[in-house]
Amino acid sequence: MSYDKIQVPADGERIGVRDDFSLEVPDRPVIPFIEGDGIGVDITPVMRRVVDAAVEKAYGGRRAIAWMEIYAGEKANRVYGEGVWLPDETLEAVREFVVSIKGPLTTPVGGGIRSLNVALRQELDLYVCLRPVRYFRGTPSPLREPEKTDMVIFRENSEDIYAGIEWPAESPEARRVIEFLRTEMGVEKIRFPQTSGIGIKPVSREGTERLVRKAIQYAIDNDRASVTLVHKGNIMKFTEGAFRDWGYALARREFGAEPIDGGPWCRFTNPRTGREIVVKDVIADAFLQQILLRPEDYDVIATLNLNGDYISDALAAQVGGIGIAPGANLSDSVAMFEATHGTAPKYAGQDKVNPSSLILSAEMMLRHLGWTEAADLVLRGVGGAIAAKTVTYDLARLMEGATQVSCSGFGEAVIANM
Ligand SMILES: NC(=O)C1=CN([C@@H]2O[C@H](COP(=O)(O)OP(=O)(O)OC[C@H]3O[C@@H](n4cnc5c(N)ncnc54)[C@H](OP(=O)(O)O)[C@@H]3O)[C@@H](O)[C@H]2O)C=CC1
Ligand SMILES: O=C(O)CCC(=O)C(=O)O
Ligand SMILES: [Mg+2]
Repeated sequence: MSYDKIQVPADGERIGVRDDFSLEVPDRPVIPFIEGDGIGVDITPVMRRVVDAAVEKAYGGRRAIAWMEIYAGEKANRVYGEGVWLPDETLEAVREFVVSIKGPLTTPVGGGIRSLNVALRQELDLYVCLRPVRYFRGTPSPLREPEKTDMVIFRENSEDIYAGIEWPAESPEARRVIEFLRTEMGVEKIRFPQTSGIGIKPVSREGTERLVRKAIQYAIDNDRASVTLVHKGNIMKFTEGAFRDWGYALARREFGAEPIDGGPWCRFTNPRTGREIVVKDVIADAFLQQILLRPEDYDVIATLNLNGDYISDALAAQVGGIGIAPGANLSDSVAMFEATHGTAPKYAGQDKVNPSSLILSAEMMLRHLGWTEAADLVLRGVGGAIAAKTVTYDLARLMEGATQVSCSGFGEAVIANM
């Protein structure tokens, strides 16, 4: 594929994907990156410096990343012209080069463009949003025992109310849908039909099954004790309730799970370790209090798109905040890593915010490539900097005796602690 504005590094090679979806990673893989809006300009260069330092230290020049900038959001408008937010060649590059990383992208509230982040996930069918939540020793937390929070969120990334199927109040489209619901479907409970906006929440069996399958497989591969389906199925019976029922059915059918005390909770033996994995469920509002009161009861979490969005930030707060919350968007072959947080516009360009969320997303990326030595160095660097209390403003304001450093200064501290 030839690109217009994207410069493919001449000294890099494309990552290959085998038939079983495992990766063939050359020693100099091309990794596309989107700088991101807002604080993207601060955190993305720091992430790259940290990754390059870890790879250099781990492999002494035998391996290196060939970074390739691709564009989305405000920068795409500057590079491709006004009104171009997500160029086709950006999507093509993410597909062609298989593994990429992105900074946050702005989504206006109420009107304007729809989320580019959601568009990337949908266009590339990156159906898993994987967000591990772990505690780094010394990080300030509102909990007394933050080390008990150790969960891995599998958030469905392609459907739900997050799919963006909605029409504004009083538009001809909303009127038409409301009219259809009232006359053809016998719906009488739209309280203010003249002034209601309408949103549609699709949740499918296929979408649920592929997400829950990945979550259970992760629990098997990583020797985790439970998978919890988090839903609001008491109220939204045929979307969130169906998510729970399809999830349990899959656990029984594909993993041989047997009901516990008549169900619906069930369990099976991990074929790799011989240990038991429990598949259970909890209603989303109760879950949000349980994670504060009894976080040790939860391990792998499988949930719908909107619940997963809320849960990601809530759990991040328990271990230090969204400044240190990493993530990945995954299909069977393509992986795009990104921070959990957004563009934090009030801090943009100030070299102030915490780059850890993106650095730890890059750590997940290195592990995904099989470059575990470099990934371990990144973890050691981040852990060491935090343990030494050399931290950015967000952690410094909650810590006794911290040395507050800039975004780039924290990157240097990570490198020094590798
Ligand atoms: N995947 C993506 O690209 C995402 C994009 N967004 C978009 O980002 C924009 C802004 O969203 P908003 O709701 O303000 O949420 P943000 O996540 O951007 O920021 C909210 C607050 O979180 C804290 N925070 C965020 N990032 C960091 C960091 N790296 N280091 C330290 N603290 C941090 C700051 O808290 P404090 O003020 O206390 O210092 C900040 O004010 C919106 O357009 C939204 O749609 C949002 C989420 C994800
Ligand atoms: O797309 C956005 O602007 C917000 C997305 C978000 O909050 C998330 O994915 O966690
Ligand atoms: Mg979010």
